[in-house]
Amino acid sequence: MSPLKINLLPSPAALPSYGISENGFLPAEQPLTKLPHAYYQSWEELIEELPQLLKAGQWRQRVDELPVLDTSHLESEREWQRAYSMLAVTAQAYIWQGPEPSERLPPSISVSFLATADHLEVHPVATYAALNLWNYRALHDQAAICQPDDLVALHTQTGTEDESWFFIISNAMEARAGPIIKRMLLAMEAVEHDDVPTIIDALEYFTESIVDIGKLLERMDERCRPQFFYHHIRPNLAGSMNMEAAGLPNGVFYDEGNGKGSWRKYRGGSNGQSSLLQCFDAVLGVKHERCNGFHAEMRRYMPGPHARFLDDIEAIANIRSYVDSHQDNAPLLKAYNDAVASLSGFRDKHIQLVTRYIILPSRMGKREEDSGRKNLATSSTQKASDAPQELVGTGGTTLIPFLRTSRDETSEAAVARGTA
Ligand code: HEM
Ligand SMILES: N[C@@H](CC(=O)c1ccccc1NC=O)C(=O)O
Repeated sequence: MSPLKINLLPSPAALPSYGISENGFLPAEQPLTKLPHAYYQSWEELIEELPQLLKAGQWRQRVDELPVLDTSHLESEREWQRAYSMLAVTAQAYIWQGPEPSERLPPSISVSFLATADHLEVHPVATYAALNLWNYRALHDQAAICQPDDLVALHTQTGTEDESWFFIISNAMEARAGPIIKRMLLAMEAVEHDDVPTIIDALEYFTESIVDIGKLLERMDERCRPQFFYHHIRPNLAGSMNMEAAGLPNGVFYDEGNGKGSWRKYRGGSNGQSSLLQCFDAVLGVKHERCNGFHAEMRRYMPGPHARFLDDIEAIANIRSYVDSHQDNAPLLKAYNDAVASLSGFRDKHIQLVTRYIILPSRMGKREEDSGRKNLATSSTQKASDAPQELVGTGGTTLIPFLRTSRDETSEAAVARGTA
């Protein structure tokens, strides 16, 4: 291994420069709950009333009455993040208030939204960063950030516990995953020194953590009803790409006033925009050849520093090739294959969620909306193979084919090398 390559390793000390904290991709400190400068008071007051105004069909009108503010009074990163997050939720509700979607975002949103997105190097749309990473608070002083009971979303469109829980489950998962990142960087350094015990240790920690993260994912059902998600949460998080049929043939016009503006098309909300799973794939050297660029595209919906981190990790990932060339080391091979298998197991749990929260409700119809929880007993036995061949989602993504590929492309690829 060349010394150049060693120098290229992002050491744990470099993590803050990638916007990564002890809490992983969540910020080191909790998101601000209010912008400190009084200049932004009108945004703060309006967003407090979001669910009620949206329900009453008055959100657009109230946003139209807002003054056009600029970003000159934003100082710390946390302020930029809060402004971006508020504007993303504001814009999303504006577009989808109904009965028809709005093809235009007014200058009172566009001007500052575009500026905050530029600053944070992320698309001006309701991304995972806007809705999850920068949109939560702890419920009390002793709160554990990886405990979803202790957290709540700052802003939701429906004002319901279902929507808050839907977001918060991901936040708890992000927090639980935080320490894995540092551990895996140390394992990558250990590869350079042939320090096998450290590599095995890190891989075992990885596996344990993914199992825990999977348990958090399974808690989605506790407070987010599948029918409610399908009919009331998911439609509000839709994007503007491939949305011709929904009434956005050209996407959305971001009106900046004075004759300025641009038509834009973005994908809808998705946890595919979380850096978490992509980071795990990258450190283990797992590739998803058949995903048609989905993961690369999602990277453009992540904050700039997080996307750069994934690029850098991918470029220098060395664990898989090390294990590959040391297949005679049975404990090492086992630790690696277990880690990859844990990711497959996680994706299997995720597919079960897709089945319960999207596929089954789409078949059931709105009529049975209130019986959402009753689906659980039977639906937990559903498999991805029960899903239709193709299902186009609110983000314009074809849902099933790439989700199905996860097992082939992780465990089988890895295990085939040495265990047979
Ligand atoms: C009710 C809950 C959930 C449903 C219905 C759901 C559904 C979906 C769907 C349909 C996709 C396909 C891509 C897209 O449409 O954007 C997707 C992708 C993805 N979801 Fe979820 N999801 C849920 C919760 C979560 C949570 C809590 C996580 C936590 C990390 C997560 C992680 C991912 C990832 C990483 C992808 C990208 C594909 C991959 O890398 O395997 N999802 N999800
Ligand atoms: N794109 C999905 C919606 C979806 O799955 C989703 C929507 C918002 C936030 C997260 C989502 N899924 C996550 O992993 C759909 O069109 O059904």
